[in-house]
Amino acid sequence: MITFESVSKLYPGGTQAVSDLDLAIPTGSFTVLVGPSGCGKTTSMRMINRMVAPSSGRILIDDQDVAGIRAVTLRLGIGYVLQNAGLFPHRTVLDNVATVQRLLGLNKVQARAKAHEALERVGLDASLAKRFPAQLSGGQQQRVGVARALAADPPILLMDEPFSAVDPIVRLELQQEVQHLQAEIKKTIVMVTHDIDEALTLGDKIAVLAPGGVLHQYATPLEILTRPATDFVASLVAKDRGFRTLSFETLSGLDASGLPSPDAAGLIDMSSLAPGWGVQVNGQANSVSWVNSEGQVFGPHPLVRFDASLRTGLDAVLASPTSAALLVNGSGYPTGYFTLSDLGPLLRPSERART
Ligand SMILES: Nc1ncnc2c1ncn2[C@@H]1O[C@H](COP(=O)(O)OP(=O)(O)OP(=O)(O)O)[C@@H](O)[C@H]1O
Repeated sequence: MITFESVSKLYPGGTQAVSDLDLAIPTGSFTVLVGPSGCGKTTSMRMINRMVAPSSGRILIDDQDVAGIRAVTLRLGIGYVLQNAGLFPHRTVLDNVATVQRLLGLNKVQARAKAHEALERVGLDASLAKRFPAQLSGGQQQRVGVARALAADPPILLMDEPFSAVDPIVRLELQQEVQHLQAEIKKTIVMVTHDIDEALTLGDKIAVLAPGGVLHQYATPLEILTRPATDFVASLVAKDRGFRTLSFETLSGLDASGLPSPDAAGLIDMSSLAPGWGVQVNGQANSVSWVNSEGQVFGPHPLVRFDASLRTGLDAVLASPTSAALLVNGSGYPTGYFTLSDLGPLLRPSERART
């Protein structure tokens, strides 16, 4: 647990960067600090690894005040990913990643072996290990930055706008990779971003900061979207709010229809739904194809699980040529279907509030 206790930061020039911040970040969670430029996100984060000292208040890691831990010792247990990767330009990718293990006392061979593992974990090809940072794309550099921060297996990872310097497609890729990685490694991650979409996508919990470093809300993405605590938070999430909420709600409560049994060739007769239509189950592919009476095949279309998000369910319906999507059970076998009108009750906000 990382705990901020009444933490404030007043810089020498008189800027109040953080005001009386109380925050409890659970071990293993992904917490995002979000807010407009200059609202004290980076300052707050840097107080965790003592790159910035608070003017008042305390920061505890597992009940230990960080002010009492030697800065070097503290930072060896906290990975740090910077906006522009912050790689050493004259060291190879491999040696960049091996840096922390070298500081921890491993010899060159051991450190490089660990670095290879870390590069593999973030999906970087081994052939890139001998290159210098300038010979990599922005996205690759950022992956190296993540690999370096993770190489020594620190329990805490701080990330300062890690994806803001790459183009939107690479950004999405990196976000997905970090999500997968976190599901595997379960570090305590604290990330700074000014992008509310990124915060909603990645955070288990989001701390919304306003100018002056004032905390307006600390809550899950769904709570932030559906119950913004202040007008400031509401204005931050105003765009596409209703649509975004669909990502955080599931299909539970959906009143689906049962599926007829497939014939010997795996074709399911769907004519009661749409005359002349059938569905062909595609074996292991976890998808189906729709077939019309003229034998035209549409697909493959994804199968939807009951624990999928409302957004996934809606997307599957909109992409289907019959406006129906198929549900699968836990073993991947199609058991039912639903249409836009079945989704209707779940999509209506008043109904959603009741479930
Ligand atoms: N070393 C410093 N000395 C004086 N003022 C500083 C210093 N570092 C930051 N500040 C000021 O403190 C405030 C908060 O800065 P901080 O970098 O924490 O904000 P931020 O929310 O991370 O902003 P951004 O999204 O632009 O990075 C800003 O007004 C900034 O100008």
